Amino acid sequence: MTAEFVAVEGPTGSGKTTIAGLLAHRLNGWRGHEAVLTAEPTRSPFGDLVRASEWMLQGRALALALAADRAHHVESMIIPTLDSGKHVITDRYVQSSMVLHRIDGLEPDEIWTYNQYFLQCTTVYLVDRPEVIASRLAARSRATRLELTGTPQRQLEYYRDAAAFLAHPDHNWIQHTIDCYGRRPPEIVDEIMRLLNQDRIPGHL
Ligand SMILES: Nc1ncnc2c1ncn2[C@@H]1O[C@H](COP(=O)(O)OP(=O)(O)OP(=O)(O)O)[C@@H](O)[C@H]1O
Ligand SMILES: Cc1cn([C@H]2C[C@H](O)[C@@H](COP(=O)(O)O)O2)c(=O)[nH]c1=O
Repeated sequence: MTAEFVAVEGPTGSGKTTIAGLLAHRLNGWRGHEAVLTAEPTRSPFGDLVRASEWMLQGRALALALAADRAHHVESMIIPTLDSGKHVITDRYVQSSMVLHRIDGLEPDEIWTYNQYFLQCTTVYLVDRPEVIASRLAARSRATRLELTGTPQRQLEYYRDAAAFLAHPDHNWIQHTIDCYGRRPPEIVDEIMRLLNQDRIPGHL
């Protein structure tokens, strides 16, 4: 069994960071491989610069900056870590771009041109009721420009579109949608583990 590359995706405030952390813990040692947690934008100087510039960089400029950070992430960290036999769990990946830069005015086809060559992963989409996500965002002291632009409802809709796009036979990504409504994080991670175990049953999918 080779090491797994898993992305945790979902609207802002859906629980990605919480679930990605717990999932990395559960995957550590799974099938004999250690697990490494990462995130996008990366914690490199360039990733930090992109994150800090989100209020000012817009549309194509922001999408290209994220793609450059992702290219560096894939080449310098994700592929070497998988090659060393460790699972990689990332908090956000290509699907975040398919949603956030669409909110920022780009068409999906253009966003895909900037992302089409990146390594595929197994994607886990966290979904919840828009009002649950909205109440979490309302409890925060600060909101980013994209959070203020795209409502949870709109992010959920664009994530559904991204999942449909990547399910097309031309792309064929392994993707799972997890309904988090009313469920505690450990229960959500149990379901993700069950799905990851199924993915590798010969003949499945
Ligand atoms: N299943 C859950 N049930 C209840 N609360 C949750 C659940 N998952 C996450 N939370 C809480 O919701 C808030 C947002 O979670 P988190 O920061 O993990 O979301 P996120 O999707 O990573 O957000 P962002 O997109 O801004 O990075 C946190 O306060 C977290 O404790
Ligand atoms: C991966 C990705 C990220 N962004 C932006 C959106 C937010 O400003 C941050 C992510 O912060 P969070 O704490 O994880 O919510 O990065 C983006 O614009 N495009 C992307 O593809």
